[in-house]
Amino acid sequence: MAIAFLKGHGTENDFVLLPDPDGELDLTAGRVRALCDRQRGLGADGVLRVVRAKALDDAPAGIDGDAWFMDYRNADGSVAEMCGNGVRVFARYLSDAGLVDGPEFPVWSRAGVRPATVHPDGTVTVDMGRIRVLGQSTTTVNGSTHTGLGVDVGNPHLVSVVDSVAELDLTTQPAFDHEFFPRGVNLEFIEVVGSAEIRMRVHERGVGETRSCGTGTVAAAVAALAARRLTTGAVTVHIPGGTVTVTITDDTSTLTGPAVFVAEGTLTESWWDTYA
Ligand SMILES: N[C@@H](CCC[C@H](N)C(=O)O)C(=O)O
Repeated sequence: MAIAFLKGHGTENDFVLLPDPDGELDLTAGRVRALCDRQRGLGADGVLRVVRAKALDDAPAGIDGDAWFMDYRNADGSVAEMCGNGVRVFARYLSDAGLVDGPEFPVWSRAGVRPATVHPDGTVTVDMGRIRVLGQSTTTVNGSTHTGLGVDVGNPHLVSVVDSVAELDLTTQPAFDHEFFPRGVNLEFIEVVGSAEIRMRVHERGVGETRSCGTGTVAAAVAALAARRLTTGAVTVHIPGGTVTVTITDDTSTLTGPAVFVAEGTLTESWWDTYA
């Protein structure tokens, strides 16, 4: 069986996308790790499997069987609820491949439905849903402990404000409170550069430091606004891989940014079989 793939990224948070509408692929954790490996595989921060809801064993209750579901996996093979950069790339794929009618359509994830709009220039806006503030917790990086704001964007985040993001060494896992975040956490560090503008770096759960994290930018915007005693507003977020814009309202949040395809091809069967 020829296994098709595309390689893409959203602000350099990169993904292998596997079109699998009927759920035929046996996407084991080992295969995800191999696909994401930058030496023995294609290399990526995560895998996006494009599958119809009716082909899933664990489809969310009440979902239309024909709905498109983003089955997201981290580079370490773990499953995550949501991916903000991934959902833009996923939406752009559905649109470019003619699998949806028109530029506005729903994408499902384990965190629920995320309505997407693909713009004529190829950028994508996603309604990221209502954000839940979890309270304060701490993280320790390079021997310094920071108190941050826990934010649930469908997946868990802890956002800490620091003087300079350039100084951080995120090559190893920063410490965090496992009782507060029993399922692990994505750790964002932000530096305020303007009244509605921040710089961010991130250490992602299940990946390590990445050049961007879309759900992380939404969490970061919430924390930046909270630091100004605001609960709503628009924030421009600069990450090492580019720039996105986030708006937070009383009811929901939106994320706008690029979605780029780099390559498409097929995996060799012998390679796929090696990692069963
Ligand atoms: N890169 C993603 C987030 C991917 C999931 C995350 N590592 C987790 O485990 O929650 C994004 O763009 O949001």
